[in-house]
Amino acid sequence: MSHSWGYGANNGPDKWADGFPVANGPRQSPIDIVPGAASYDAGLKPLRLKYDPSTSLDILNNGHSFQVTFADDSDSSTLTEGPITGIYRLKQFHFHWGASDDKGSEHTVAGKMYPAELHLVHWNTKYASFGEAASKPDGLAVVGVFLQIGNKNESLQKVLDKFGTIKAKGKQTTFAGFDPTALLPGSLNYWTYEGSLTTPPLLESVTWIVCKEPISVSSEQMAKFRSLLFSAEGEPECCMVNNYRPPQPLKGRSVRASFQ
Ligand SMILES: COc1ccc(C[C@H]2SC(=S)NC2=O)c(OC)c1
Ligand SMILES: [Zn+2]
Repeated sequence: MSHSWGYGANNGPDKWADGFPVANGPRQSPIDIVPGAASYDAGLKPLRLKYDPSTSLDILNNGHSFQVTFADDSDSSTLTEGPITGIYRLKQFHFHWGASDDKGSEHTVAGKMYPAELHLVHWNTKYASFGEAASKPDGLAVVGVFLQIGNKNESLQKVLDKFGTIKAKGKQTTFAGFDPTALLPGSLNYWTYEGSLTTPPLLESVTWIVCKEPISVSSEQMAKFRSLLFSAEGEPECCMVNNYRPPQPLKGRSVRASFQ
């Protein structure tokens, strides 16, 4: 693909296979989660998320989403237990959202789309770095959390308050002392399956952990997400919306549930 990938008509998800053939691979994400077809696995442990706010570093508009990056040079912020073995370190979190409140999530639940989806990205410390882990079948674990329209989310607002300084692609600013635990739902019941990154390079290295319970976001807050730009300063302004990949074929994979 000569021009870089994106979410537009000419460089969007339907075109990604041109530059990234794995787009048609056997374990692509996201997927449609059908609760009735998920199998309850009593062997699945509760998620154990231990985040240290002092590891939060900065917030960046990367031209595809915005991400909050964490210091991952120690086991200060980790995911353990759940469906995984070993220790996975938090690297970053980011979101996907739509142009309107009726779409925006990547995973769907029995065909239902949520207005946005949070991804908390962790890497397996059995590997030396995030980059190395990203190329291994058990390298990454991403916790997905749906957002649904409701009350204003005060924890999320702390993130949205920084948007004025990262409106355009490439803009970055400090973001210290943020505890991502505040973005988790009350229940950590989850579905889990083997999948991939949901953007190029679409590496098939992700153990997906999708929380059943959504967190709230107000419609006004969703409008704030849509004030970001895909475009850099000096380029024609292009609103950052619909930065989601649609569900991909299950290809025989099973989805397990941590709850009955
Ligand atoms: C190794 O290179 C990459 C490339 C892209 C992303 C972000 C993608 S993957 C996902 S899940 N959601 C997204 O938007 C990465 O995330 C860890 C890592
Ligand atoms: Zn994502």
